Amino acid sequence: MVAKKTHVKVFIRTRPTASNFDGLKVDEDGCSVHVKLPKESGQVLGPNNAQDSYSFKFDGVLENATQDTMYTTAAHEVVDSLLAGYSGCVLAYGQTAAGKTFTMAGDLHNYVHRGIIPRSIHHTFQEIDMRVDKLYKVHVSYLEIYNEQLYDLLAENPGDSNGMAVQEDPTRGAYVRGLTLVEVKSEEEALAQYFLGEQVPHDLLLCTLCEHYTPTPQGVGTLTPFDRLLGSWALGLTSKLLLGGALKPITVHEAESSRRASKKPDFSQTLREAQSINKSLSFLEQTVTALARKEAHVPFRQSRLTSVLRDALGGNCKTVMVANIWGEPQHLEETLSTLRFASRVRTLTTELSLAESSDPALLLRRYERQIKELKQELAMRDALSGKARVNYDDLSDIEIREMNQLAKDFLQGRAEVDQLPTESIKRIKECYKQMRAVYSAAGAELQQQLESAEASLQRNGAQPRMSGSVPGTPGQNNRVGEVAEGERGFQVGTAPQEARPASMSVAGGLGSPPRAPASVVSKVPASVSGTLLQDESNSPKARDTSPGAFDDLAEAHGGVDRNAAFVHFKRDTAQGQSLAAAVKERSQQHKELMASVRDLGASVNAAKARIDELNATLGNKKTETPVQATDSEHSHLLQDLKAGKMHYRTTFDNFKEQRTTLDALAASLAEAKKALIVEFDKWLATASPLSKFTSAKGKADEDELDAAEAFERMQLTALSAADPDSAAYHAARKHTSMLRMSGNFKGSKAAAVNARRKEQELLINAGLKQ
Ligand SMILES: Nc1ncnc2c1ncn2[C@@H]1O[C@H](COP(=O)(O)OP(=O)(O)OP(=O)(O)O)[C@@H](O)[C@H]1O
Repeated sequence: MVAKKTHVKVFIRTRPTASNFDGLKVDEDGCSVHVKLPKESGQVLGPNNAQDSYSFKFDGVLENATQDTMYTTAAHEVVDSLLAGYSGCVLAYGQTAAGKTFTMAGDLHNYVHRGIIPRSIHHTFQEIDMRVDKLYKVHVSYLEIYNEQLYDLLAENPGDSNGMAVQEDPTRGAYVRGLTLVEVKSEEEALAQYFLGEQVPHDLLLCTLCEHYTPTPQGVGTLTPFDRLLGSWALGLTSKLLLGGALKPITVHEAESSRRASKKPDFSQTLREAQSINKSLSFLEQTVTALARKEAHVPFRQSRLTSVLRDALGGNCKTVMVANIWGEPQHLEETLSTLRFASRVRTLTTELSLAESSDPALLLRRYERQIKELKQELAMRDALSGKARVNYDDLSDIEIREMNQLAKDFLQGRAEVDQLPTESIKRIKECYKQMRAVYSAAGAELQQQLESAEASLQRNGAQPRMSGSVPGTPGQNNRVGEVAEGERGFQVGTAPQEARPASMSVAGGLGSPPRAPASVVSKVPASVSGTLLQDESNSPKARDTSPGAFDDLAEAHGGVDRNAAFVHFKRDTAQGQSLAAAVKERSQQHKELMASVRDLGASVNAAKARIDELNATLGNKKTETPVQATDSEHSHLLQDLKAGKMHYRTTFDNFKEQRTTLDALAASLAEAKKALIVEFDKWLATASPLSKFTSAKGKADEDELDAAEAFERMQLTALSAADPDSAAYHAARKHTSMLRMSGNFKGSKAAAVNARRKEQELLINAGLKQ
């Protein structure tokens, strides 16, 4: 893939001002800014104390620009690139109050004045909705960097930064390990996540991770809803968009004025904050300077901010910086320093190439195709050039081992395409074979992990395994319950995949049909079988109804309102009550039967142990020393053995039968859960009960609203009606405002982050942390 060099674009945005200050001029071309220091100022700003005027050129200078113009000029093409598969970054930089927050977030109470972040989210989903050739999966994460600490604003416990670290990956670039990624399916969901963190005023990065899926040959032309079709769509690219704000240099002079303005007695805290921000910003400046001078060592790792921005400043990323200035005489020092920094940033270049996915399956497919093409090309070249001596010999063991290592290195990004063999078809084929081997080994490892997860499920009540039974391996037919005469024993192995209930099936989990035979189904209580057992694997609504997935299903895509509505459906509607009761009843039956099967399994094992013991005593086992016995003892032992085998058979048959009933019951439980969710979805969609529910709840809450909040909500509703495009925005605002009213917002996000910050301040003060 050829990388395209591109320079970082820098736009200057001036905060509107009433003063007639003429020290700052913008050329008519809309790209150049001139700063002239007032003679009488006595300010010594030039590097040699003599210069009193400066000129800078940028990609654009926006004066009195609307938010719409700002977005179209600076960010629109970055979002377009994101959807074409290129990673991007939009950053705001500037002195205090110059307009960074206004540019990135905007005035969130006023839809017209929303900033780049909400506009990017709208643009992303608008585009996604219009594309028919591709499917996209979008995740967001929200990171705050404050005092050189990382804060995950979307984590369960947002104050906890433990375990997070900035890492580099040859394919993914720089990323934060441990940062929560929330999948969002709509503009409203994405905005709601953003609004949750909106109150935190420091270095912020909202990351949108966009996975691009393209159709495999079977998938072409069969575009239907994403979730059901993912099987025939392949992940092709994973591009990301970083949207960052609040990169501001604070001078000590500024910190002092802010202290005076806020009348805070604790100046040391303000100063420390300023120093920390300055430290992080000076690392950013050092990094930018090193990059601009093309120095061999670029100190990306000096600070968290520069580590996170590594790709944006010099990697595979389309980067735009908006430098905000405030053109008033008293801010001239800061304005000049911002313009200097911004023009240095403008000299940076990044290398843009498609953000390819590291999915090994995709790499395999791609290289399979390339090898085929190479083979054809080689054959043609051989024929045209009359080339005779191509080595078609089999590869030696050592060469095969080397090829395996190369395949591993290649798939892990440690080897380049150029290192793959091209000299003979045999070597190319071997390379492909080794890639498949590496991939299968990775798959087997995954399978093993799944099995151990399954084993832990079984420990909670699924069938026991007797000693000597063969543990289940994929594709192997374990002989459940077979009387293995030749081996002197009976198998109580792992049930083969197709005999397991839908809820335990790994591969066929999605909507797998219940597998109990008809004869067994008839033993299941009448309420358990019937319509709920029909095969819905091809139904559009077929979903994962495994016990673990059940709760997730209830909570998926809906946040608090949906969950609350689900509780309401189960508790207060006749249909919900009856479906929930069916689930409860089957769950209870399943639990009881599970206990009984477990006891029976123990009896089977005991019977088997007794048979082994008698066989050993009779000398039937070659490995054990026979015990000397008299004829009568011998005949008693034989009788015991016969009785033991009969007992085993009876117990085992019983076990097998109950096991099958349990399977059918598990399937039926899964179906009951599915029915509950499906009916809940219908209830939610058709009668709009959520809105009723929300408004009912809202009504109760409204009594507690203060007048300002009530007014805000009223305004939001009116504005949504006026501009349909703004509906998602207003819905997300409403959602956040409801969370705030319920107290959840304060309790979970902002308070946790603040508590964590305070804790770290104390550690820093006590000298326990840097
Ligand atoms: N282009 C603009 N048009 C209208 N108002 C603006 C503009 N830029 C900034 N403002 C206003 O100026 C004030 C300060 O802006 P903002 O909070 O965005 O600055 P900031 O750079 O983020 O400050 P800080 O570094 O303190 O967070 C806000 O009231 C904002 O609404």
